[in-house]
Amino acid sequence: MTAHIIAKNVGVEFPIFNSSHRSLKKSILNATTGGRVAKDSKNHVVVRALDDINLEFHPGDRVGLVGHNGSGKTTLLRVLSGVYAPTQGQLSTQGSIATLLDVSLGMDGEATGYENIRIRGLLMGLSMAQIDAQIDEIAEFTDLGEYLDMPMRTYSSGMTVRLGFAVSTSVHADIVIMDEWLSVGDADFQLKATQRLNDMVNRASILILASHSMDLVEKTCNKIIRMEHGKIAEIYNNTLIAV
Ligand SMILES: Nc1ncnc2c1ncn2[C@@H]1O[C@H](COP(=O)(O)OP(=O)(O)OP(=O)(O)O)[C@@H](O)[C@H]1O
Repeated sequence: MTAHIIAKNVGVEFPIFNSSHRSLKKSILNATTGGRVAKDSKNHVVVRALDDINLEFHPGDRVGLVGHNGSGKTTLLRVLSGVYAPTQGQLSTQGSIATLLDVSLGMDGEATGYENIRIRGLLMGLSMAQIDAQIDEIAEFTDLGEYLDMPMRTYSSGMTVRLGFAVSTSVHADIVIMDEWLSVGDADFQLKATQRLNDMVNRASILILASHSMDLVEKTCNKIIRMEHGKIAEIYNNTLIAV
């Protein structure tokens, strides 16, 4: 089965329950960034974070999402990874998806490092048997040693991210979805983290990366999508990289 993502007329609206009509008018006049503020069929105020998105991703696609603050990049990543359901249109995805939006999501401060490897591994879609097979390698990669037997609340923020990163990048997925290129830890760790992330991305058949760095997107992606006010303003092939 080959991986794909196909979106047809996909939209996402967030209802805003405490916005007055007066502030709505003001938002429409002032909104130079962000999704469109509008009213839905029941006259409720909504932010239209994504509007009429049509796209197809297939194996080999390395997609860079660019656009101003509030243009809809994160919302699109969340829809593509299944965190949000579209409020309009249809989305079809095939293949396993690894979402690297928040590598520590779901981990528990009271649980030990080893327990958190299991918790995060399960959240990333690994089976218990897969976690057991990889746990030593993941533990070694973190360099956290004896700390892995201690509750995670005793870790520094960098140590927590090391742990989350090590588990999240141990998954083999057909589709990798990232909000900015992950860069974690101190200088030494960053070197090996970059290598591990590159390996994961190279193994994936589709990469979707949102970034504010045009330089990074041009180096990494063969297709670039520019978002504007929740819509696709432009899709083009990056001629710096062979498509
Ligand atoms: N939970 C939410 N409730 C209401 N509006 C939201 C919510 N999340 C996002 N939005 C709105 O949706 C629009 C798109 O936001 P999104 O976070 O997708 O933009 P972005 O391109 O990722 O921005 P940035 O570059 O600043 O991260 C914005 O107008 C934002 O205000």
